[in-house]
Amino acid sequence: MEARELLECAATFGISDSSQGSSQFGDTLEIAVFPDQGGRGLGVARNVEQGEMILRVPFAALIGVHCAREDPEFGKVLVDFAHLSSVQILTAYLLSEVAKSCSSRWFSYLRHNPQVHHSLPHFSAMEAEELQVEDAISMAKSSLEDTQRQWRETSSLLSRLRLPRKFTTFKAWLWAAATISSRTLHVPWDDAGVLCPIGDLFNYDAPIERTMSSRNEDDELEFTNRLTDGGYETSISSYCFYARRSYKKGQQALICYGQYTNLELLEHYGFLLPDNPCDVIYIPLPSPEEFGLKSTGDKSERQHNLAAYCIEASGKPSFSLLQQLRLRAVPASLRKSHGYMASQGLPISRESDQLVFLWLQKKCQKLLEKLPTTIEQDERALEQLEKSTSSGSCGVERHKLAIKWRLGYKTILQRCLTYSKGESLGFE
Ligand SMILES: C[S@@+](CC[C@H](N)C(=O)[O-])C[C@H]1O[C@@H](n2cnc3c(N)ncnc32)[C@H](O)[C@@H]1O
Repeated sequence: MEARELLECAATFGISDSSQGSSQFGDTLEIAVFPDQGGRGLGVARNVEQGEMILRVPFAALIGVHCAREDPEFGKVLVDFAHLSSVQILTAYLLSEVAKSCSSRWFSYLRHNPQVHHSLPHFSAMEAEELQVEDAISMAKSSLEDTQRQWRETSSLLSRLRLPRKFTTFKAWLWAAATISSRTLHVPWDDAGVLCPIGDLFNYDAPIERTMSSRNEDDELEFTNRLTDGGYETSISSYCFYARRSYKKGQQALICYGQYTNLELLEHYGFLLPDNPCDVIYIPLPSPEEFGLKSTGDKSERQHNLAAYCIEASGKPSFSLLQQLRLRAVPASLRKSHGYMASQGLPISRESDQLVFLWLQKKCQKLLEKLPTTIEQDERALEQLEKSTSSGSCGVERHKLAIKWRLGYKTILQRCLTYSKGESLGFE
């Protein structure tokens, strides 16, 4: 029934996956369930070559702020709310369309959108505590507060729209905000993006362009700009999707929504990617005292561009973190004369590199010891939850997500510890 109605929706809007260019759906893709990779998604119905266009969704099918402005009722009220952000307007518009039930143009699409989300704003304070790591707990708290603030700011618009009460509650807003956050696609004309029937059935895969450790911050922008497997094409007034690699019939076609750490995936999309190559742990840089040196007050000792100083999923320090540690582990005079070596990814001296890897080892050890449970305890807790009779309930699902996230965090620290130990032993 769900697949049939979604196919009807595709036909109504002229959504096409035809390799012959006709307006029909079912030639290249099929709606299927992939239990280990996102649940409902799009499989390929025939062998597909990398780079082939696999789906085309016409402009008329897209739900965005432009629809809210053009809607006679909504648009009339909206003129008094110019201060609201695009995301707030789109969230309110989604609620107003859902409230229209079968008289909405998008009824057959909207009624099959997931009803339950597990993104961070849905985490209760107790569920957030299970993340164990301070930064992650505070991210959960602030994403909930932000959703509450957005709802309060939009409440007058919601009441002017005279929606039935159940569509104006915080619970309804939380659902709509999570739908927008997890399903919208980027368009050049509006920050909120658009909901794209059928196109939003693609599940996520991590970027495949390059490994993180070979990345240089200078070409970060170019890197992130290429992280899309589709986009809006003005020449044919459609959102188009392309195969990121070749697929054999029956395989799931995936797209990359962007470059995200697992905490960011949890925040915006409510899932985690096992072995996410983009996962990182941010590390505050050490003071000179931590390397037994005196502070000179030099500006190079200050923290800047914090996001670049991280341990990567492989357990290795990022290029920038290693560079900064190498600069900080030597006296100011040596930093001045030989600092260029660190910028080239080279050790300044054997002794200073040994200090660097010992520092990293201790840092990881300390971070691991600060957490209330070990990797082994988390693995056991997860096993028990999998067996629990209430497995599948929202509370248990979020609990499992929290444990899986902190397990991923600890695994990266453990990998870094092992790596640093190996590197520092190499100096003995
Ligand atoms: C754009 S939708 C993709 C289609 C979605 N599975 C559906 O049934 O409508 C994004 C949501 O799908 C799920 N998802 C996407 N990729 C995933 C993956 N690799 N692993 C687990 N869940 C994934 C998450 O719930 C996410 O919020």
